[in-house]
Amino acid sequence: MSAMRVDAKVVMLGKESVGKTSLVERYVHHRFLVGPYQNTIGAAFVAKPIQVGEKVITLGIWDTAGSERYEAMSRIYYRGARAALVCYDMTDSSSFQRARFWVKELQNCEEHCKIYLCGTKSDVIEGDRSQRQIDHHDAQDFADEIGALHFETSSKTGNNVGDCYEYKLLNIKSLPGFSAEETGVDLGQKKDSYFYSCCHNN
Ligand SMILES: Nc1nc2c(ncn2[C@@H]2O[C@H](COP(=O)(O)OP(=O)(O)OP(=O)(O)O)[C@@H](O)[C@H]2O)c(=O)[nH]1
Repeated sequence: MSAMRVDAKVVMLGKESVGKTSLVERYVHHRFLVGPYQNTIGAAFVAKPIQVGEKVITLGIWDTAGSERYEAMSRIYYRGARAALVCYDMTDSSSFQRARFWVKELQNCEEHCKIYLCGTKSDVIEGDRSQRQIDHHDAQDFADEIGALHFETSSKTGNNVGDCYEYKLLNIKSLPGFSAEETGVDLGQKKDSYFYSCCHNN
């Protein structure tokens, strides 16, 4: 059996229960799982083939466990990642501190990894504004400071977890097997999608 080729490695990082697995579920399987929360143990891997023009590339998404117990393990998974989606729960201020931790870690250890800052559970805030614990502007200022794009998402509603125009969003300049003509980035209306947040590489 031949090994699967992964063209772009993407890693999910963030405190436990911020919603990393739910983002992957929404993006890859178009669903939101209800029921008791099950924490990720170690890490989970999912491959997502996507069409780019006439070619198909494979995204390899590593969904790490947020529990600090697995911190050392998570370091293994961001090695060589092309992009990191650093998640925080907009209704949990401590998760933002944890996001800062991961950003510092990536800046120190994985300088070529593009960082995207992702606020989760926007549907909860839309239902009740008092639930917001992280001010949008504070998070945006932090994203600006570290040169990251910032997204507010909901895996429950699919808000900003876009996947329909992904081929237009992917900047594949440095992926193997693609010519310069195939690398045009047309962000269109979808520049705030989760996919873009994972894969856009300036
Ligand atoms: N309302 C709402 N709940 C969410 C959303 N995303 C995740 N959740 C809930 O938050 C809990 C944790 O979600 P997970 O996706 O398992 O979180 P995780 O970051 O993968 O957690 P670990 O595996 O422990 O690192 C679950 O009960 C989810 O149903 C969202 O967008 N909206």
